[in-house]
Amino acid sequence: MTAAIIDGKAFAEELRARVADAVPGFAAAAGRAPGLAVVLVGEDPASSVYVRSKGKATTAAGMLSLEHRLPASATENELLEVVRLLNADPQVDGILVQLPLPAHIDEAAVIAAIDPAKDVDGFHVVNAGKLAVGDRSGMVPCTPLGCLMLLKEQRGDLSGLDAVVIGRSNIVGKPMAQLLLAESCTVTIAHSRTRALSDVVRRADIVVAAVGRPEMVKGSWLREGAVVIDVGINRVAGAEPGKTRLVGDVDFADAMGHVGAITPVPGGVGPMTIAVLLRNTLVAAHLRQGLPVPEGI
Ligand SMILES: Nc1nc2c(c(=O)[nH]1)N[C@@H](CN(C=O)c1ccc(C(=O)N[C@@H](CCC(=O)O)C(=O)O)cc1)CN2
Repeated sequence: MTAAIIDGKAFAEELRARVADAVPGFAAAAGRAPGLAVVLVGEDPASSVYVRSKGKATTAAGMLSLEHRLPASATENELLEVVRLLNADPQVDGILVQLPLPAHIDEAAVIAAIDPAKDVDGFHVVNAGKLAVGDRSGMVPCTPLGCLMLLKEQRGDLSGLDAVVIGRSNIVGKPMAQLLLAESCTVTIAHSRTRALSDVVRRADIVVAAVGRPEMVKGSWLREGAVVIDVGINRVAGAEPGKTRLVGDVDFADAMGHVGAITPVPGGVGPMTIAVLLRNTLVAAHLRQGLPVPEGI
């Protein structure tokens, strides 16, 4: 069996185009463009790249992009003060604090300080709680929502399918499981303490791997025809000395002979994260203005 490769990059481009198409309608009704503020603390190279990409994508969609950069030495209170100012700024619809934060800052306290209506990451407990109780009015985390979009595009109705999510983070694993449950999948969350992990994974029609361990999931772990969504973005040594390459949590070449469809790394889930962020910002802007959210985004 040769697997279909799920083209997240192409799907993300389409979603970004749909969001951009809806921006002028919002601007005409609200008298302003939707606004997204991204806050970066420190100079982590990967985070700096993601923040720059978010800014460019926001501007390209016709939205207002605001960037706040604080030094790695910034205190928690200094960051909280920035969040307070952004909460009060009427031109800001979405606030995103880039993670991870330096170790001396309490991530949970910072997320808790963001106005839930502007929490386009969907990490605030109000939004996490809404997702858990099936209240669709909240913001949904970008990466899991992007994974769900790719899954539905590939498989259509997911009802009754067995899904295994490997990883239990608040950012990906838990919200992913909630989204799959809402689609009436039978959901298992596997993690570092799960016994006989390969046997658990082999039962699944859908596998979402979000553990951050390079190529951990092998082809023999996967059921014939399964749909595999690889959230891992791991930088490993390349073939040439001094060079690196990106791999996922799934051994892609090995999996290809077993599964029905799989996302590549790069070019799978990653681009969806930023596309969904734009979508969430547009949704937040409509809700804050009391406007109906456009169909199809
Ligand atoms: N506040 C948040 N922080 C972080 C999030 C998040 O959703 N909210 N997610 C990640 C990082 N991230 C966005 O912030 C992100 C990761 C990866 C990609 C992406 O497009 N990856 C490419 C490869 C890029 C490369 O070459 O390095 C791909 O997979 O094709 C976009 C966004 C952690 N922090």
